[in-house]
Amino acid sequence: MTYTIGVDYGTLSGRAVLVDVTNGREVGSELLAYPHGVMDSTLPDGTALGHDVALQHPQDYLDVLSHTIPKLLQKTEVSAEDVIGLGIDFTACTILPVDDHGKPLCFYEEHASRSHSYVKLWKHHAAQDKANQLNDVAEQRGEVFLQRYGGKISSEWFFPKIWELAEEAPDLYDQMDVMVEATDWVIWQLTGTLTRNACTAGYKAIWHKQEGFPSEEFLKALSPKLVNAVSEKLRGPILPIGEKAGELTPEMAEKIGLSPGIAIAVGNVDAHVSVPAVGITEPGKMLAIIGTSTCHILLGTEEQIVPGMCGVVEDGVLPGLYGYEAGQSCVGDHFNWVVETCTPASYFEEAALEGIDIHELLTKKAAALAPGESGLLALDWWNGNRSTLVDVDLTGMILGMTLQTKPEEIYRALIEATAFGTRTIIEAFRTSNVPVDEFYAAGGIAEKNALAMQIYADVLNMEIKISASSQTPALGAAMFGAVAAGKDGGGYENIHNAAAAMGKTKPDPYQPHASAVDVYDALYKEYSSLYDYFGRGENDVMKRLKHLKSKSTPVHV
Ligand SMILES: Nc1ncnc2c1ncn2[C@@H]1O[C@H](COP(=O)(O)OP(=O)(O)O)[C@@H](O)[C@H]1O
Ligand SMILES: O=C(CO)[C@@H](O)[C@@H](O)COP(=O)(O)O
Repeated sequence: MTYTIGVDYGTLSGRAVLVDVTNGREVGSELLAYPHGVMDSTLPDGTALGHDVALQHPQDYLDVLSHTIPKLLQKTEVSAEDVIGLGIDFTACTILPVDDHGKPLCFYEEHASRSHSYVKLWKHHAAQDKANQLNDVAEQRGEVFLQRYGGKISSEWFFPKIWELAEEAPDLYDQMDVMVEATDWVIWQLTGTLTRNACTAGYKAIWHKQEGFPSEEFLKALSPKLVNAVSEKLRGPILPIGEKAGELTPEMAEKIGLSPGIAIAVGNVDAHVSVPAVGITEPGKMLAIIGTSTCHILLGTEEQIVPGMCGVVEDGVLPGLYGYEAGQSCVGDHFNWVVETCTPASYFEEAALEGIDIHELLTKKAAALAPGESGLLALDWWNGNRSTLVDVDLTGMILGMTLQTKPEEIYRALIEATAFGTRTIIEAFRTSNVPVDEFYAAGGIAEKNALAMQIYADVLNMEIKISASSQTPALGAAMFGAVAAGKDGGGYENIHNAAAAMGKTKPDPYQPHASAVDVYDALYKEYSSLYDYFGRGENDVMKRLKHLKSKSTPVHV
C-alpha cells in the first residue's frame, strides 16, 4: 500500500488527510485549530490592531504539520515509509515578509509588536485605499492586465498589501528579503528551497506567463518605494501547478514524522486545488466550491477576456491549460443572515423538538414550496458583487415582500438568487467563447443542502455532480503530492492520471426538473433585468443609500 498526504490550510485551522494513492480513499484525517486564530483585534503581546486588519501567525502553520501528521500516522497505523508524497493548499492571497533565510520578520523579538511583520490574511482589508489608487493609476495608464481581472484589482491581493507595508512600515519593507505567499513559505520550510506557484502569482500578484509581473514604470507610478517590488521582493522561480517543488529535508522529516526525501508538490490554493479532486482535467467543466462564499473554477484552451471574472492564468489550475476563476461574495452568509435576523423563536423551538439544525428546518419548509410560489425575487449582493460586476458597493435586495412572507420563503429566494448569480457568471463565460458544458459542486452547502443543489440544477438547466469527498481541497492537495512523487516513485506521471484514479463525485447527480426549469427561466429574465438596472448604473440607488448611511450620525435616545 502507498499513501499520500494533503494538508488543507483554511482560515481557522489546518487539516491533514491521509489518502490511498491507488484509489483516492481517505484513510484518516487530523485537524489543528490555529493557536493564534485570526488576529483582528490584538497581536499576541496585546498590541491593538486597527480597522479591517486580519493577520495570522506563521508558527501556527508549522504547528499544523508537526501536530497533525504524526497523529495521523499513529491513528491510522500507517508507516511513514509508505507515504510517498505531500501536497498543500492554502487560502490566498495570504502573504508574509521574510528574511533571506525564509525567517518571518515577526519571529524577530524586536518586531513582535509590529503588525506589518505578520502574515496578512486573504481577508485583511486594510489596504482598500491602496487598491482604489492602484486601480485608478492602472486605468489612467491603460494597463492591459486590468482586463484579465474583471477590470479591478482587489484589496485582498498582493500589490495593495505590499504597498500598505511599504508605506506604513518602510523599515520592515527594506529589511524583508522577499514577500511570499504562505503556501509557498510552507513549501520552502519543507524543502529548504524557495519556489513560487503559478496559481497565486497569476491570480493574486498580476503575473502573466508571457508578460510577467506589472512593469517598473507602473510600480513607480504607484510609489517610488515599490520600484523594486518585483525585481527583489517577488524574487524566486515560478513553477506551474503540478510540478514537484523539492524533497522533504531531514530536519523537517524529523519534526513531522515522515521520511526524508519524499516528494513535495508546488504550493496550491484551496479552490483551485479542488478541480482534479472531482475528476476534472479538461475544459468545459465548471467546479463551484459553495460555502460561506462561492469560487467558480473553469479550464479553457485559450486566453479569453471574460467580463467580471476574477482572473485567467495559464498553468494556474492545471498545467497546459488556462484556468479561469469567478466568484460570489455572499452565499451561505445570506442563509445565516436569515437564521439570525428573520427567524422567530418558534422556529428554533420546532427545530429543537425535531432534533435538527435550524438550517435544516428552514430548508425543509422551503422545499415544500413550488418554484415561484413565494412571489419573491432577490439580488444576492449582501456582501457586494464579485462577478460579473466587481462592485463591493452594491447591496442586497428582496422584491415582492408582503405581510404573508415567511422566513422559509426568504431563505428559498436567497438560494434562488445565488443560483441566478451563478447562471449569470456561466452566461458571461459562454458569451466570451469559454464553454461551460458541465457543472460540479463541492463545499459545505453542496454537501449539506439537497434543496439548494436541486434549485441550482433547475436554474442552470444542467446536471449537478457533487464531490464525493467532504475534504475536497485536501484530497486535491494529496493528489498533487502523488504526482510530485511521479510514477517511478509510486505515484502518477501527471495530474490527469491521478484524477482518473483518485478524483470522484457521488453517484446520482442532481437532474433538472422540466417544470421547474420553465418557471426559473421566467424568473431569471426578471433577475437579469434587476441585475442590469441596479448593477450597471441605470439606477445607482444602492450606492446613494450607502453614501447617505456613511454620512449620517447615529441618533441615540
Ligand atoms: N444546511 C445548510 N444549508 C445551507 N447553508 C448552510 C447549512 N449549514 C450551514 N450553512 C452555511 O454554510 C456556510 C459554511 O459553509 P462551509 O463550506 O461549511 O464553510 P466555508 O465556506 O467557511 O469553508 C455558512 O455560511 C453557513 O451559514
Ligand atoms: O480567494 C480564495 C481563493 O482564490 C480563497 O482562498 C479565500 O476566499 C478563502 O476562502 P475560504 O474561506 O477558505 O472558503
